[in-house]
Amino acid sequence: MSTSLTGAPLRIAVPNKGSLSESAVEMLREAGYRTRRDSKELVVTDSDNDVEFFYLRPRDIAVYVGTGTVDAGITGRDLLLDSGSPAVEVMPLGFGASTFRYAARAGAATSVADIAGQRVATSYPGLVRADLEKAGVAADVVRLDGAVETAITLGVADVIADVVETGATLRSQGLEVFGDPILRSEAVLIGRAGRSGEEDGAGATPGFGVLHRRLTGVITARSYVMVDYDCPAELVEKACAVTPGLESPTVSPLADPSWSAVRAMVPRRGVNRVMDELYELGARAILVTDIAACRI
Ligand SMILES: Nc1ncnc2c1ncn2[C@@H]1O[C@H](COP(=O)(O)OP(=O)(O)OP(=O)(O)O)[C@@H](O)[C@H]1O
Ligand SMILES: O=P(O)(O)OC[C@H]1O[C@H](OP(=O)(O)OP(=O)(O)O)[C@H](O)[C@@H]1O
Ligand SMILES: [Mg+2]
Repeated sequence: MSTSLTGAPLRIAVPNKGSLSESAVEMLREAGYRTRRDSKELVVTDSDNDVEFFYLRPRDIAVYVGTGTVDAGITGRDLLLDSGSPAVEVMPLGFGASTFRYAARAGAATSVADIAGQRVATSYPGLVRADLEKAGVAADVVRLDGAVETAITLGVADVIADVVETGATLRSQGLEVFGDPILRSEAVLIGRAGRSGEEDGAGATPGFGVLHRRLTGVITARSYVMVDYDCPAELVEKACAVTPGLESPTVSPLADPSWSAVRAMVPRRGVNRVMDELYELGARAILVTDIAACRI
């Protein structure tokens, strides 16, 4: 079924490599879109959904969306902000989480103020300049393409500012983070400025609202499970308070009128505590199943 009856297909930019690529492609596949079969494919046409996918460098995606040549993209919040592109974050996607932080040799600095007059190596000069400016600190920003942790070892910089996930790369170079995190990042869906997000409003590219709803559906399907259980009829009200669902739980009669069946969506995290609570209340045959897909 086509999501747009008129006009050009929706153009979506996807990271072609790096930390975000695999999870972004997996999310689009779960959302029912066609994805590339091998890593050399740069453009994929999904005519069933009236969408074209462009596999681009994650750093370039905000630039393409900002100029309007592509309608939507998946990239990191840090890359979006660093680019200075007018593209806007539409929704977080729940993967690729990291912090963006200053680091130096142990004891060399404790706050951003200590960077004054020093050299800061980074692949994200836009983010770093903005943070230094906000703090009123003057320092030299040295732009490097990657592996910035080595810049201090090689004497190119006194301080670095980089993506930190586990901290293993920093530790390997004898570095420690200092100061507050500059940013908390994760993968985000981005669109052009003025994009309302959920709706295909007047002037919006057809299909954008569908993309937004589908990705929201994937996140919901991942973060909720379906819980079914049998409950003594007189306890249904108390049980429903434990599993209120999104709108309201489904309550159905059983052949034995002294029992009811209850069905509700429950956040995946904490579902075992919910099951324990239901059991203690008197519910039995408590079953938990994954949700393959949903539209909320
Ligand atoms: N452990 C991680 N290492 C690097 N980036 C991460 C990590 N976890 C999440 N990210 C996010 O991935 C994005 C950067 O992607 P990536 O590092 O793959 O791009 P790149 O540096 O341009 O490419 P490459 O590293 O392949 O040269 C950023 O949004 C960053 O926050
Ligand atoms: O805290 P960690 O779990 O160690 O992860 C963070 C490291 O991973 C990224 O490097 P990447 O592999 O993207 O290489 P790059 O520096 O060349 O971009 C990032 O730039 C850090 O160096
Ligand atoms: Mg990288």
